[in-house]
Amino acid sequence: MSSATAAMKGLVLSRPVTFVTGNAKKLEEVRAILGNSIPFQSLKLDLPELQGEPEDISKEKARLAAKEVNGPVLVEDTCLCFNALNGLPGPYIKWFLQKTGHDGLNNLLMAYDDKSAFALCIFSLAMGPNVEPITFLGKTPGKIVPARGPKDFGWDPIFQPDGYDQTYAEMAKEEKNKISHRSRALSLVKSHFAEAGYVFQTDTTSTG
Ligand SMILES: O=c1[nH]c(=O)c2ncn([C@@H]3O[C@H](COP(=O)(O)OP(=O)(O)OP(=O)(O)O)[C@@H](O)[C@H]3O)c2[nH]1
Ligand SMILES: [Mg+2]
Repeated sequence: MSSATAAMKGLVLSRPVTFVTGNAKKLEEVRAILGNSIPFQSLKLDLPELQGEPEDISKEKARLAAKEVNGPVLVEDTCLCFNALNGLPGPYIKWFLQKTGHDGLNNLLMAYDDKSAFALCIFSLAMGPNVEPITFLGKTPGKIVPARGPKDFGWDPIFQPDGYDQTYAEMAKEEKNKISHRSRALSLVKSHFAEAGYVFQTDTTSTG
C-alpha cells in the first residue's frame, strides 16, 4: 500500500467525489468504465491548465477543481505523445488537433519513419482543497495513421493501438474501454478506492 493510501485509509467523506471536466466524451467513458464502482458526480467546468509536464498539469487541475468544489475531486488530463517528437504534442494535443486537424497531425510525422505514439491519461484525486493530489497513470501504445472511423471524439480516428488493426474510433466502445489509456488509469483509481476503504457518509441531519 502506498503511504498516501495508508494515510487516507478509512477517511470519511461527507459527499461523493466530483469528476470535473469540460469534455462530455471523457465523462461518457468514465461513466461506462467506472459503472457503480465509485460513487461520483460530475461537474462541467473547463479548468485553466498549467503548461509543463503532464503529471504537474493534472495535479494542478485537481488543486483548482478542489478549491472550486470545496470537496473531493477527480480530474484527468489526456496526452497524445509522438515518440519521434519526444512526446510532443503531449498535453498540448487539444490545441494541435483544433488548429491542424487529423491531417495536420499525420503531417507532423511526415519527416520521420517512426509513427509510433502513446496515449496517456493522468487522473488526479484530491480529497479536498488543501490535500495534495495523488495521480494514477494509464498508457496505451500505438501508432498514428490517416483518419479512419467516426469523428465524434478527438484524435480517436488517427490512433491505432498496438495489436489491433482498427483505430480507437473504429473499435466498439466496449473494446476501446477495455484497453484504453483511460481505462488503465481508472483501474488504478478503482484499486486505490478499494484499498483506502473511504466511507461515504450522506448527510442526514440537514433534512430535519
Ligand atoms: O480521440 C480521443 N480519445 C480519447 O480518449 C481522448 N481523451 C481526450 N481526448 C482529447 O485530447 C485532448 C485532451 O485535452 P484535455 O485532457 O485537456 O481535455 P479537455 O480540455 O477536452 O477536457 P478537461 O481538461 O476539461 O477534462 C482534448 O482535445 C480531448 O478531446 C481524446 N481524444
Ligand atoms: Mg483541458
